[in-house]
Amino acid sequence: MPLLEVKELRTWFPVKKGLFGPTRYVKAVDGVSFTLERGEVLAVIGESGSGKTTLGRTVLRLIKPTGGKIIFEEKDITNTPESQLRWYRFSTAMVFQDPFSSLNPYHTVQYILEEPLILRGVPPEERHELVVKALEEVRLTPPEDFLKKYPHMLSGGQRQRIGIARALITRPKFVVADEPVSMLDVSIRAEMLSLMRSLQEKYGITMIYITHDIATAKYLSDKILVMYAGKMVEYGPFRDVIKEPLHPYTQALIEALPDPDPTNRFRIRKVPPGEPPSLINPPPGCRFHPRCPYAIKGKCEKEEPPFIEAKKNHFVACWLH
Ligand SMILES: Nc1ncnc2c1ncn2[C@@H]1O[C@H](COP(=O)(O)OP(=O)(O)OP(=O)(O)O)[C@@H](O)[C@H]1O
Repeated sequence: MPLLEVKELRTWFPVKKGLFGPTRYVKAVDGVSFTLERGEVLAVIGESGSGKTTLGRTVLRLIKPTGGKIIFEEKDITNTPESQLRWYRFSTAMVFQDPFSSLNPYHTVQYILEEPLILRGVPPEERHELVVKALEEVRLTPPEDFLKKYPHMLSGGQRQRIGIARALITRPKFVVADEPVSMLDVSIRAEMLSLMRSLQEKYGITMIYITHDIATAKYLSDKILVMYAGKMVEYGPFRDVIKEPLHPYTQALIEALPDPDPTNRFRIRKVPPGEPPSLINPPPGCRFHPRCPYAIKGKCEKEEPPFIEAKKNHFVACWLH
């Protein structure tokens, strides 16, 4: 049995034009499905505004879904009222993008790490030991040097280590990490992702890793889900998708990776750059068709491609397949 099953999930935000205007919807997540076994990591990839954060927050039930299903440990939590979600809150955690604003500036590192334990009723004598261990695990040593510090006394990388330690200190079963390295210096990103991978493996944590940068996903992913304008366009085992991307959008994301060979940097990209479409009024048919170099006239702009299993466990929504 998978730990998490997400079926046809939809999160639409109502927006009103004027006081008496009609209500329209920003379809931030529009029919996303995946499953996660215990200990698996799913990378969710897509450009800014494709709905990744909304997907992560909806799965954590920080946002109420508009439709679809979220099943965690065989329990349907799609519409469970907040008063009955305590156990789910205690089973899950989030690592945020911005280590500068996600930690309370008025609290010491010790309190920042202790707080989730206090909320769970862990007795004081156990808390100190857990905090020290958490600091050691994220390689902030010796821990005594950090306990009394405030976030502004730490570097960006150190703060994000605190963010990771805080998320993991309660041993959650499921974690959503939303762009956890995108605000950090490029030189420390790989190290931070490797640290997350080693802790994730050590504790068998199931994880969603959200990123716009497919290159960073290799450190931390078993599966990959590519989103475009609220829709999933490709989903499958990480290696298979990277080796043989089936959707022109995934191909474009992989092509856009910085290439260490300078002669390749000037290669003409297969996909012309462009803006992701409006999520209030997305293009009909395939949402990617206005940017797609392979769009089939009379087809792609009219009919939405179904999501099909093109190869074993490797799914795509594209009329080319
Ligand atoms: N509370 C809200 N009300 C209305 N629209 C929203 C709300 N939250 C998000 N959106 C819209 O939903 C769309 C998807 O946003 P989301 O943050 O999920 O995308 P993203 O892929 O995570 O992008 P980024 O990488 O920039 O965070 C955007 O158009 C955004 O403006």
